[in-house]
Amino acid sequence: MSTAHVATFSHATLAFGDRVLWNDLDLTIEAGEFVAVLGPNGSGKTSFLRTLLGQYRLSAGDMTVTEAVGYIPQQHAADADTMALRGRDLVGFGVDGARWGIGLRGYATRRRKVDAALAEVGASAFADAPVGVLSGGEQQRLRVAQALTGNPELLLCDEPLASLDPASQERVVELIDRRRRTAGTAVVLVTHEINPVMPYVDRVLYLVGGRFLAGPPDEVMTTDTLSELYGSHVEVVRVNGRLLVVGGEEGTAHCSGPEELDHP
Ligand SMILES: Nc1ncnc2c1ncn2[C@@H]1O[C@H](COP(=O)(O)OP(=O)(O)OP(=O)(O)O)[C@@H](O)[C@H]1O
Repeated sequence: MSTAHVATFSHATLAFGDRVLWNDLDLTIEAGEFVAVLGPNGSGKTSFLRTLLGQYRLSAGDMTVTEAVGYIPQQHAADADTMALRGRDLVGFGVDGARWGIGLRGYATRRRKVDAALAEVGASAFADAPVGVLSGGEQQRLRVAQALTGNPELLLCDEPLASLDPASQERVVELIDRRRRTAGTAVVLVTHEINPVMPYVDRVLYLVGGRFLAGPPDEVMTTDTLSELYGSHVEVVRVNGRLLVVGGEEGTAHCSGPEELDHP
């Protein structure tokens, strides 16, 4: 693989039984590229990340991907286990991986890596507080830091903006974007919150009902293009500067804030 490519899909298909999530996908993700994976519930966004992580095998076709992958998983209630930890301990797990017994020199290196990652996301000031007392945005910054400790060439983010207020969403996207600009880390980000990420995104991979479309946001996020992809009329509208996708298979808007849905 060329060093400029961090992942390449060639005629790739992922299916579970007769449920095809995508078929004949050709996609190359370049170093430093920001790709948003969008689509309605169950369209295969998380499965796309799991394929990149090597957790799911393609049903057909090929994929090559860098070994240096960082991952910010979807936040689950089970994360309650980590709430008593200090922020720096959470980030330290990213350095440790599955290793134990790292020795004295290892501890110094670990400390340096953890401090660098905390500084990169602006979390040094609250690194010694228990995770559970921090705001959602602060916790998410720690999780970004954890994913960055391995110095990834590809950063996979599964719904990193869920449950955050707009200001925190903006801060998290900004720091992910800064990382890809300064270190050339490619980003693949799954989100239902399209508006905070659109200003930063190079390409959208839109998945719907076994079909997909990949291209620049201005080309993909249009009424005509998405209607063709959905196979039914979908309206892409701007409300107060926010992008809304209304209609589609679910007959509802998605990828949008609830306030617009209540008052279209
Ligand atoms: N290991 C698996 N075995 C069988 N089916 C699976 C497996 N993983 C995912 N699926 C199915 O594939 C489909 C896509 O799931 P996925 O979680 O990738 O969707 P998604 O787009 O991320 O959804 P959401 O937006 O709701 O998080 C779903 O119907 C899911 O049930």
